[in-house]
Amino acid sequence: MTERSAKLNILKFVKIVSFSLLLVILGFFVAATVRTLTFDVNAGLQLAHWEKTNNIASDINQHQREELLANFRDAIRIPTVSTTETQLNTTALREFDSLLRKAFPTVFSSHLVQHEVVANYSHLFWVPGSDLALVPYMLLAHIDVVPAEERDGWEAPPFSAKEINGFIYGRGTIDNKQSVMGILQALEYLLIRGYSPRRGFFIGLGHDEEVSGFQGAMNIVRVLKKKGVQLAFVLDEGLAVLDGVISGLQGPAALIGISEKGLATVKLSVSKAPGHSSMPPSESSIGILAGAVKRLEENPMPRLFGEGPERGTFEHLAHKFRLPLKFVMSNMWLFSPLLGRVMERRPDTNAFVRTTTAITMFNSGVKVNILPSQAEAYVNLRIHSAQSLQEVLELIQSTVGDERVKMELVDGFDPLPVSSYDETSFGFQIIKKTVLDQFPQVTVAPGICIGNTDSRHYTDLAKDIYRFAPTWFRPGDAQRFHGINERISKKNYEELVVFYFNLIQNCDIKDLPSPHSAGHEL
Ligand SMILES: CCCCCCCC/C=C\CCCCCCCC(=O)N[C@@H](CC(N)=O)C(=O)O
Ligand SMILES: [Zn+2]
Ligand SMILES: [Zn+2]
Repeated sequence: MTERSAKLNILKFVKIVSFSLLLVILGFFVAATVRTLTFDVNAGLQLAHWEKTNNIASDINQHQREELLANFRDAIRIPTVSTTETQLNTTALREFDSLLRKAFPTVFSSHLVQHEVVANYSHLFWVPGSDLALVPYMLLAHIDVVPAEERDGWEAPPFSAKEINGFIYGRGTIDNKQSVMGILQALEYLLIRGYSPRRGFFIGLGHDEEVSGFQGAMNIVRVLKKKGVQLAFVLDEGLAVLDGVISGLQGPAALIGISEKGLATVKLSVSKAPGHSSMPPSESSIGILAGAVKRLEENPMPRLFGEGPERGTFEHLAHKFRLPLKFVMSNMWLFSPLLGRVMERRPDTNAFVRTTTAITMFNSGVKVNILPSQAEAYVNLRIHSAQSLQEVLELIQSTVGDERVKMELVDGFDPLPVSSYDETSFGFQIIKKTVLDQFPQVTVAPGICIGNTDSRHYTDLAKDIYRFAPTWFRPGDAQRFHGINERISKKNYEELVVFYFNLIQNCDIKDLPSPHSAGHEL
């Protein structure tokens, strides 16, 4: 090392240390004068006295263990693939209908359950409760899956449900047949054991979620609206239990999605006169469009980390970090710009920092010696909670900055409303209790779902919509989602059945315990 570079390094080090010290001192000063720090946001109602409604034990014997797994593997083997809104595997969807009836005979024959097929392939179940004064809730999941090709690098054929080292491999194992089968398997066992709910509930299984749910979810909502149904809460797919995924967090975290990002799918196109490739213009339609797309990639949407409900996620998790991260997370109002800069470095964490911009399709040209008249690209943006669709469209327009590039909004909506997650929030607290009873080592926190779910069609029926299943994600597992080697452990699938079994019974409580009752318990 030269003397000059050694000096520069020392200078850099001194700068970083003084900057961090300054931030910490400033943080302590402002925290002490303006805000109060709390590290026990997660205790709350869990210590209170809960009315006992989970009277039926969730033990699973060896026969049931084999039976529930066989049902699940049968479900994975049916290729219920959705490719586009008009390309659904309807043969597989019909086969799936038969599988459900065979696997869950009690659900389909019980006088306690009403069932109807909606839009040909989706399913709606209604289990009325004995107490009509209690507002019903709804569990959602979807039957369809995204395409999968073994040649992309799968260790097992994607519709084989092959078992490797205790994991079942296959498309749909974590998105979302684990919930479809888990919910109905739980209901089957509850009914067999003589359960009859006090609080009524619906189960909605969509057949086209992967292509937006315009047939399944939207028609189920129509049916429910006609009946005048209002729901206490909705629980759909979405977030999961993250174990070792959030750097620095001690222990696993169950993130319950309290909102989901908005969407903008934008088509960009450039038209030019076609002609012979021997006489090219200085700029082709492809070149102009490529420039526009490059500008979008080089100019990401603004950092908004901490300006949406993701702030609550880190505040809830703060006490599970060691210092100095604990201090940083507890004071997001001060440190979120800094944290945003760190999080934007990884694609999965960047998703929480801003509206993301993904160029997903690029088409042009028909022959090597013809100048293409048309070039088009699709940009898929996931909108941060602190931005609106309109703001995002305006930013795209200004970043593209070229009138030759036409812009068309193909599909889009604002970020979804934020559901409640305080101590009086029935759905959130019931889900949280069910998670903590089953997985006491987990920290429960509100989260943002970075993808979209069928539940977004339910906003007129329920104020509170949650996106969560206790599927365990370890490092690398998030990439299996819509990727290769999608899998779930046999143990985790069984845990899902138990989770829904307990959740349904926990929902039978009339009211949440009072937030203050914890203090009076001795
Ligand atoms: C706090 C930092 C943690 C970083 C870890 C991230 C873990 C992410 C885990 C799972 C991904 C979330 C996916 C949510 C479900 C999305 C469902 C989906 O794929 N929907 C489609 C189709 C549709 N309904 O629009 C979509 O395109 O969004
Ligand atoms: Zn899904
Ligand atoms: Zn999906």
